Amino acid sequence: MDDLTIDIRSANIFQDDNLILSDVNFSLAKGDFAYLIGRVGSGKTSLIKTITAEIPLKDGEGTVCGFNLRKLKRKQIPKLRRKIGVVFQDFQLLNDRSVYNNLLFVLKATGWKDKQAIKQRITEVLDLVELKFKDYKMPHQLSGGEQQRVVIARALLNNPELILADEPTGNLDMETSEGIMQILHNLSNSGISVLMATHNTHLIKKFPAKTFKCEKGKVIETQHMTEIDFESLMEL
Ligand SMILES: Nc1ncnc2c1ncn2[C@@H]1O[C@H](COP(=O)(O)OP(=O)(O)OP(=O)(O)O)[C@@H](O)[C@H]1O
Repeated sequence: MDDLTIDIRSANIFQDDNLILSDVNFSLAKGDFAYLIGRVGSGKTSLIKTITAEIPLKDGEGTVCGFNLRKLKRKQIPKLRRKIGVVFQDFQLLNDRSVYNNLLFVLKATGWKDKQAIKQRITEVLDLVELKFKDYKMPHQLSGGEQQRVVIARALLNNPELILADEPTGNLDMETSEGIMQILHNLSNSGISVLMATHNTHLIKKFPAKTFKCEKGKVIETQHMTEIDFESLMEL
């Protein structure tokens, strides 16, 4: 279906030859926000790497942003990845250049040439994360939350259909984390699908959404928050 950003059916997911997740059925519609939870080592990263085609899909069917994972050619992988914005726990900004130049670097690397268009896009994405007036700052002059917002802005540069966020609030205090969550939810309301791997039960409770849990080699969709075993998550 066209309105599914991710559609994985009957997939077996391997790391090398080890079966990590079996019979995975997982879909995310345009504009959906979903959590991916599960204990350490339960397979969250393996699922995310399957979505980005870092792990090839060998068994089952999978479509991500219109690309068939089973038929993906090597040269199509960068095209798929351009439709996916990634936001990870450690901010991964280039520390030797300003916010503006961090974003400029990505645009140039992805083929943007028109100076006016570049300037406009950088202003737009910084506006979305409410950092328009800090474009001249160096990363170390920003708070952790502001740095993460720059990372989100960077992920948005090429108009992704999907944001993959792996513990995006991992290094942040609760109030700052809630600000990041608000931004991610706003993005999903604007039509971008967001999949967020997290161990943060407070945020899941505060911002309830569709939740997938990796457990015992399976991915289970949890419809109601009460179904999630918060206790076992807290043991991590
Ligand atoms: N390159 C690899 N080769 C073989 N096994 C691997 C490889 N990478 C990960 N694994 C194994 O796959 C399983 C799932 O790992 P994965 O990283 O997907 O878990 P996770 O849920 O993302 O964990 P975390 O919460 O720590 O990020 C683990 O048992 C891990 O040891």
